[in-house]
Amino acid sequence: MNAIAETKPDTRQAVILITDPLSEEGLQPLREASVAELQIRPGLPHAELLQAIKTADALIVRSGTQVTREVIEAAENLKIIGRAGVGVDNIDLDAATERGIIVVNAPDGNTNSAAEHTIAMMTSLARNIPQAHRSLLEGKWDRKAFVGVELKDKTLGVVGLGRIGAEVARRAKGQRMNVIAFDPFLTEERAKEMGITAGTFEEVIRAADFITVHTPLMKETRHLINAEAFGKMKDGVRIVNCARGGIIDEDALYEAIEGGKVAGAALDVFETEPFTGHRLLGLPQVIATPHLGASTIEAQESVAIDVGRDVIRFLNGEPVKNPVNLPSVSKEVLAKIEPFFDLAENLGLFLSRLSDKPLTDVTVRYGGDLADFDVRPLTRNAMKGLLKRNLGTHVNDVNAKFLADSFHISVDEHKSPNSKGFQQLITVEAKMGDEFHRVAGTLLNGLGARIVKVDDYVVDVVPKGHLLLIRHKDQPGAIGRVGMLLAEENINIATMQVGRSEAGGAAIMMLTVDNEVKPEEIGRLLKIDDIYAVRTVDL
Ligand SMILES: NC(=O)c1ccc[n+]([C@@H]2O[C@H](COP(=O)([O-])OP(=O)(O)OC[C@H]3O[C@@H](n4cnc5c(N)ncnc54)[C@H](O)[C@@H]3O)[C@@H](O)[C@H]2O)c1
Ligand SMILES: O=C(O)[C@H](O)COP(=O)(O)O
Repeated sequence: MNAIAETKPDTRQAVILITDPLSEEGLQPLREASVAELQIRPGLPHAELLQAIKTADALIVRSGTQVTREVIEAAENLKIIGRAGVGVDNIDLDAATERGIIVVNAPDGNTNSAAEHTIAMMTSLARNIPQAHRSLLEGKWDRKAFVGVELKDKTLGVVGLGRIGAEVARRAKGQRMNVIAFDPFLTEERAKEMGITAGTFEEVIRAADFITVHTPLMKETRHLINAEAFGKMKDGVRIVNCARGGIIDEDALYEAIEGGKVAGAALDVFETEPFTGHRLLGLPQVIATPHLGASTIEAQESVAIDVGRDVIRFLNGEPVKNPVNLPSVSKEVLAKIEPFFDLAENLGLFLSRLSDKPLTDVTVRYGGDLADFDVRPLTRNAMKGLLKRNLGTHVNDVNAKFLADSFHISVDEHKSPNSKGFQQLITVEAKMGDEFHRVAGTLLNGLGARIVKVDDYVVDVVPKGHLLLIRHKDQPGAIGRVGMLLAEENINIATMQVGRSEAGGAAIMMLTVDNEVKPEEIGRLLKIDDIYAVRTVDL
């Protein structure tokens, strides 16, 4: 079950607010799914956005809408933000995560269009096409002023070899350019496979005749191309930015062009958009487009469909495909670990009931088959269960890690092939004040989930319904006295397990009962001789 969707609070029809222009064809899946009322309001002024967001369950944007903390905090029902495109720098991800709002994007749909636009900009820059066009429209036939340079045999430096950077590199090879690239994830092998050279950032910017950037805009990449970087480049270098404004320091670029270091720049994106009236646009060496990299019929249809489908999945309680603020795992891994989502959450919830002392350290251990997979989503589910006791339903997969961090709870994950005879085993351990507790569980073939260990006691309990855990002295009579008292209170026992500690002396009873056990009934149980502790868990 998609745990985030569980928090859907009411039965009114969900509302999807769309505040940037989306392709009409791309909206079709959303219209056909009829999962929500669509409110299509592109270009909503800020004050109206703050009003409209109040009732929205989902918000879909492109790069135009600034989804700030103020917007997110004005939302009362918002559970998902969809970005019909790649860059999420217009969305305050921290604010969304803190609120448990999942952010999804459409990372593949506009790759091709952005790569084609980059090549078009680089070619136009090399051959002065926009300037020559403008001159012709002004009635001039000037062939001397627009002599360009060839791309062939020039070196293209690609900074950021992700989806778009890699497509640009492939196309540049088709122009018979030499390509050198820097990306923290670029290996020598991959570079070799692509027929390009891998270099450090400095090697790339020193070697290149043309430099194109394709990183996201983050604090690490803001002004990556600055005055110092320009200083290291070849004289006459040409710069292309079809990624994000802010990766290049615009003032430094202006100075580098004016000073003759940079021969020209092709810009599709800017530090502040809309970008009009800026001094860079007054330079004859600069050509520019108004953030058109993804503006093709094909890309717009594709990103709207992709993000729309993820919003539909989410509203239907299914896992999303392209989460930005959640660890995303492959379809294959998801298929293996998804059956354990509820078990992990229930183990966390159960464990949280074993002590009232503050939780400080959590370790989630994965044994057997599970050790082969990326289990971060399971760890988040376990954390969600652990935190729910005190934080209630506003804890979900998205904010579980943030909340753990903000309460200084350390969370560790361990994997081992050893699963104590089970095919898979999840053990959640926690330090709670001066106490240490653990609960382990598994999925039994065809029989569903089982809790198989509580602290040092071996048990076999279905994690469902009203559970009662009683710690008592290991001696005759305790079980009978508990049974009698529950009968007096008209509490029917559905299942009962007893276990004794390996050290001896202490024992536990794990009961499943038909109705919730009230605090006064717990009080009466505690008055029975030799009962040390009574804990209830409702799963
Ligand atoms: N102009 C447009 O309309 C348009 C269209 C689509 C995407 N974009 C932008 O293009 C950029 C790239 O998109 P993508 O889909 O290729 O993303 P991607 O996530 O596939 O690739 C980004 C790459 O940048 C690398 N990277 C991160 N930090 C780096 C650093 N400091 N130095 C070098 N490399 C670094 C990452 O390792 C990754 O490989 C994004 O900023 C996106 O918003 C713009
Ligand atoms: O990051 C992106 O996907 C591009 O910048 C496209 O932005 P847009 O959706 O506003 O065209």
